[in-house]
Amino acid sequence: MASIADYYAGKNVLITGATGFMGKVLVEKLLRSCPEVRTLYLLVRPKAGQSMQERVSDMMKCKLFDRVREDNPDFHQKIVPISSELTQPALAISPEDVERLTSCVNIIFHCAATIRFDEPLKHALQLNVIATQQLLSLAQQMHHLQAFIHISTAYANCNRRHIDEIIYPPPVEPKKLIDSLEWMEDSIVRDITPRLIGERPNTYTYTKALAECVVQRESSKLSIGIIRPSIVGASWQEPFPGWIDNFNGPSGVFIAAGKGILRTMRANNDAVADLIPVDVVINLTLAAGWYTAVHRPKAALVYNCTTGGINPFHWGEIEHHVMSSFKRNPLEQAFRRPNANITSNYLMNQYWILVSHKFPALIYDLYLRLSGQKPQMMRIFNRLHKAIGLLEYFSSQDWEWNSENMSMLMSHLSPEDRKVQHSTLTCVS
Ligand SMILES: CCCCCCCCCCCCCCCCCC(=O)SCCNC(=O)CCNC(=O)[C@H](O)C(C)(C)COP(=O)(O)OP(=O)(O)OC[C@H]1O[C@@H](n2cnc3c(N)ncnc32)[C@H](O)[C@@H]1OP(=O)(O)O
Ligand SMILES: NC(=O)C1=CN([C@@H]2O[C@H](COP(=O)(O)OP(=O)(O)OC[C@H]3O[C@@H](n4cnc5c(N)ncnc54)[C@H](OP(=O)(O)O)[C@@H]3O)[C@@H](O)[C@H]2O)C=CC1
Repeated sequence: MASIADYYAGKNVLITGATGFMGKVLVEKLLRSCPEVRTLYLLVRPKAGQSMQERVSDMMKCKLFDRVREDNPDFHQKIVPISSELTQPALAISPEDVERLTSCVNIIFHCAATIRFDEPLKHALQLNVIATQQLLSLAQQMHHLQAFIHISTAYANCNRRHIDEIIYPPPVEPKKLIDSLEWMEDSIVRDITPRLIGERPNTYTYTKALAECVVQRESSKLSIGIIRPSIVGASWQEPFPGWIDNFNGPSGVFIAAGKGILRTMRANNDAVADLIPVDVVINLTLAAGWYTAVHRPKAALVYNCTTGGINPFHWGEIEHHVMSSFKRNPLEQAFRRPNANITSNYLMNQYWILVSHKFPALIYDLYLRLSGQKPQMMRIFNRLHKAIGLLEYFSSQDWEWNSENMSMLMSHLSPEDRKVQHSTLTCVS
């Protein structure tokens, strides 16, 4: 049985979202564990005054790539940045680059998305749905494509309590929505967004559900795998423990608690906190790419990449672990001694917000004003309250994901891959 690294040997891989949190880990893992991979084409846009080449060179200098650099100091030769703005027609890829990609790409990993919970619907639709559709059109022109792997989210169907590894009917026909929003003014779209997203909490989960449907429609023409990770956190083992580069999801909440700023948050102590380390998600993603290309399943296979069904961990336990870890390793320049509590009671939470957040912030801002400095604490708390208000939906409820396809995937691995993926299994079990 050929190993996953054998499959990727000599392959040309196209990756979107490579400059993002998960994309970087995917690039690193491919270069380190599949050293014979031929070329990684990264669709990147210029940003913040940096060209796409500068962005990719900066990314490769990051500590995350230290092990790859040690193994192969010339690893950057395998990376080819391709200029692309995914919100533009035809993804703004030049005709020469289209030609190059269509003639050689063997596998696509589509990681790019807007993951903001407060993204205006039009923009979320443009990036998460329309860009996915355009990438699928490009994929169909590729002469040697063997697999298209789409990164979705376990919360795309968070309006359901039990989520199987199937693609559910979309909340609305994507094409109809795209056509209608095209002519509508932004203010009208903003007004009707709550009605459109219905039971979903935000435009992110709504557009990710639509994207799954768009991807599924191409499954008769392409071999497709859909990965649905739950809440992706810092790396567990690879390339080293604890790597993370953002404040998304719970990470920002943990830091705010460690700085002594956040003292209270509404969450259900007994609800499962479905966290999954980024390296575990990426190991599964690469294995799913291999399986899709080699076994060419007739319908798109969905992999719920979650931990709660196998090794449930609860928000109440998280409170305990976060607090004891900050007591052992205090953060520098903390506002107060960390002491955060979780409560499921709305009124109790409001009371503690008043007493432990707003009142100390007012006093501190008064002190800053009196000492001739600019007040800032109330502004920080307002941002924090906005952020936790958007996260509470996920920390106050329980979901149940079926993850049979993950087990099926493991059973198909060669003995040597199973050893590598064994860490993945021991993490979730
Ligand atoms: C002990 C208690 C423990 C309690 C635990 C309970 C935790 C519960 C948490 C539940 C989480 C559930 C998440 C579910 C995720 C679904 C999974 C996914 O599919 S997808 C993934 C899920 N998707 C998401 O998670 C996205 C959610 N996030 C958002 O949608 C937006 O960030 C926002 C609306 C919350 C704030 O928007 P806005 O106000 O515009 O602010 P910006 O974003 O623009 O950031 C401005 C700047 O501030 C920086 N910074 C941020 N935080 C912190 C911090 N804590 N400190 C310091 N700095 C921080 C930030 O880096 C940035 O810096 P720079 O780049 O400018 O230099
Ligand atoms: N993080 C999590 O907890 C989870 C994430 N996911 C999914 O995983 C995938 C990756 O998420 P994550 O890495 O956390 O997200 P990030 O926000 O870290 O990365 C998003 C990536 O998309 C790129 N991108 C965004 N807009 C454009 C654009 N207009 N043109 C070109 N590229 C663009 C970004 O590029 P740039 O650097 O130029 O902005 C970046 O590389 C997403 O599909 C997300 O839905 C699923 C479950 C949980």
